[in-house]
Amino acid sequence: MQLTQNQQAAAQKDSRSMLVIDDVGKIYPNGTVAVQHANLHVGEGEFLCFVGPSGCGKSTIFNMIAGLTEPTSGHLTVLGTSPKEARKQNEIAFVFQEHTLLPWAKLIDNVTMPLTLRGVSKKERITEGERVLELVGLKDYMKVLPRELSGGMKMRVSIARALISRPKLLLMDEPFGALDEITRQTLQNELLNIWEQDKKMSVLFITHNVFESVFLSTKVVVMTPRPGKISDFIDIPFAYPRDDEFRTQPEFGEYVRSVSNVLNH
Ligand SMILES: Nc1ncnc2c1ncn2[C@@H]1O[C@H](COP(=O)(O)OP(=O)(O)OP(=O)(O)O)[C@@H](O)[C@H]1O
Repeated sequence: MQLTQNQQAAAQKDSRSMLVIDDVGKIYPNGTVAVQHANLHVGEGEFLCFVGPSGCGKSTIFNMIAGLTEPTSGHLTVLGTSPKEARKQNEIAFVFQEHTLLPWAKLIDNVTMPLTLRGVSKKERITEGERVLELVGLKDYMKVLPRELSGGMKMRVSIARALISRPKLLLMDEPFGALDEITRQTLQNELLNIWEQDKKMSVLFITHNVFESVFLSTKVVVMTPRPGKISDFIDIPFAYPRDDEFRTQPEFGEYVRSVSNVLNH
C-alpha cells in the first residue's frame, strides 16, 4: 500500500500510535464487502478484544493489519509505516487458533524458527528460545516434539514463537477458541501476566466469548454483521493484575452484560 506524503507525515507525527486505521474498507475480488468505513486508533500497551458475529470481517481486519491482504479503500499504518514494512521489521506477530507447529521439530526449534529464517546465530537462538519458553512455563520441554503436548501446551508454544521477535503488536485470532474452559482461563491468566511484563506491547485479540473479552481487555471493539463496521468501543476500566477472583466480581458481570447488550442490538 502506497501512503501519500501527508499520510506518512501524520503517522510519523503520532509516533506512539501502534496502529491507525483510517476509513478502511475491503471488498474481495468476488464482490464480498467484508469491511466498510473502519476507523481505529491503537496506542502503546493497549489490549483490545474484537467481538462480533461470524463473518463480520474481524479476520479480514487482522489480515490487513498484518499486511497479508490490502484494503481496497482508506489507509492503515502500523508504527507509522505500512503493514508490510512493519512485518518485515518484525514489529507484528500473529497467533492463530490452529497452532501451526512443525510436527517433526523439537519445541526449541519450533519457537526459534523465525530467528532461524533470519539467519540469527545458534547461540542467540537458544538464549531467546529459552527466554520465551520460560515465559510460557515450558522451559523443561525444550527437546519435546509437539505430538507429546496437550492442546493448551501447543497454544503456549505458538505464543512463545510469536513473542520471540519481541513484537510491538501481537495479533491473536481466536487463539483459545478450541480449548476447554479451564485451560482457556489458565491461558488467559498467563497471557495477561506476559503482557504485563511488557506493557509496551499492544495486543489485538479476536474472540466470540464475551467473558473473555471483558476479562482480558482495556477496551472491547464491537463489530456489526456484514458488511462489517466497527460500531462501538467499550472501555473496560478495571486495573491489572486481574485474577480469577475478578471473574466473580459483580462489576465484571455488569460489563459482560453491557457488552452482550451492545452485541445483540
Ligand atoms: N479471501 C476471501 N475471498 C472472498 N470472501 C472472503 C475472503 N475471506 C473472507 N471472505 C468473506 O468476508 C466476510 C468476512 O470474513 P472474515 O473471515 O473476515 O469474518 P470473521 O468476522 O473473522 O468471521 P469468523 O468470526 O467466522 O471467523 C465473510 O463473508 C467471508 O465469507
